[in-house]
Amino acid sequence: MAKKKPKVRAEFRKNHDTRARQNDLTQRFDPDAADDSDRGERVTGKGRLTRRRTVAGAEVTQDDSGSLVLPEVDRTVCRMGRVLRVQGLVSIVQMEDGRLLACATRQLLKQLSTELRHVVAAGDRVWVRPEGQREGVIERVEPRTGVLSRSSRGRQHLIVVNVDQVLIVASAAEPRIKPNLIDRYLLTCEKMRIRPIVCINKIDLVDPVSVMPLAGVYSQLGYDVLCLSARSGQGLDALRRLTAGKATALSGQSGVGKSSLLNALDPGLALRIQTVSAESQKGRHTTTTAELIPLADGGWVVDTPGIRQFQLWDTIPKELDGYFRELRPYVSQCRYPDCTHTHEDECAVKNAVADNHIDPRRYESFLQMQAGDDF
Ligand SMILES: Nc1nc2c(ncn2[C@@H]2O[C@H](COP(=O)(O)OP(=O)(O)OP(=O)(O)O)[C@@H](O)[C@H]2O)c(=O)[nH]1
Ligand SMILES: [Zn+2]
Repeated sequence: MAKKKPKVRAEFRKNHDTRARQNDLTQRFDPDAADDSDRGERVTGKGRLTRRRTVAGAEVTQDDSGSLVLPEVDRTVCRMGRVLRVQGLVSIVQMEDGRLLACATRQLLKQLSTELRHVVAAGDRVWVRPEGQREGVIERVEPRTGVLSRSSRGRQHLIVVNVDQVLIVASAAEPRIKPNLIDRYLLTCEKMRIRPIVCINKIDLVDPVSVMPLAGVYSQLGYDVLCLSARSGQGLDALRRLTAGKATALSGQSGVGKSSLLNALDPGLALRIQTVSAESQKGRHTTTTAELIPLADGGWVVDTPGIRQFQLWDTIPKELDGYFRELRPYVSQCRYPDCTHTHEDECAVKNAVADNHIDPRRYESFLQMQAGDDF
């Protein structure tokens, strides 16, 4: 009997949380609450909250990621492409046949941009009406997933969209492996809802058995873990398979071998990326968004200083326990709804640690993050 009580509470909390989330979404897209003058109609379709509105005589839809979906594209003329970078009003789009087109944005989309930033962002999948061999017009932007953004002064700034995965690169030695830092990157991926892949590089410098306990904890949580060596080539085939055809962002502290891994994956890639960032620093690119670099085997890499160190972007201590996969099922069973899982009685998280259901090191890592400790 005694065990049943928390379960009921857990169920209640779950429903409550779902409702709270729904309310939150509704509020964000409540047309009456919108600060612009549009009379948008809120519609729900395919499980997404969207808003229809009429702009410049045409009906457009805005989905819950903020992307705009225009009706009807003439598919006999228009072709799909991927925005590699945005330079002011021009977007460089890689078409499906590999051509690069410098594209303007359809007037209608531009009109919307005055009220919504980032009508087109690096990584967008777009429909382009080609104009000659080297230019075109973006007619439509497909709905976005995998959005890497930061908020500053209450506004969301898109860095790159449609990122499929993030490589969290650590090194087994030189510099030594820092599990708590990996946790911070993982947490940001959880928050951004982007698939993380833990890459432990420089495996040639240690006995591979020594990293197994840590790798085991992460794989048990359902994360992909690769043991790699940019030097010996170990694990690179697996990495190549995972990156082919995907948009992959790179993260990890300095010196762990990110550039070396990129070069091992695709010779000259690190240099191409360096050239790009040097150019953007010179101000040739008028925006600060990232750039997609095409891979030889298909797919793209996104590598910007901002993303390389993106741990704990915009995260508040109160929400941390929701991003630790193994803590999540216990959180709702704590006695106090606002339990910090530190000093409280009847804390289901602490009990789970004591019973070895949660790895003590991960729990410590959670506590450090919650306390805002540097390490
Ligand atoms: N033994 C060994 N050394 C490696 C390996 N990968 C990279 N290194 C070395 O580690 C050092 C740092 O590698 P980089 O590729 O520059 O590291 P990074 O992560 O790109 O570093 P930042 O550009 O500072 O962020 C270089 O001296 C590489 O030669 C590896 O798998 N094994
Ligand atoms: Zn607790």
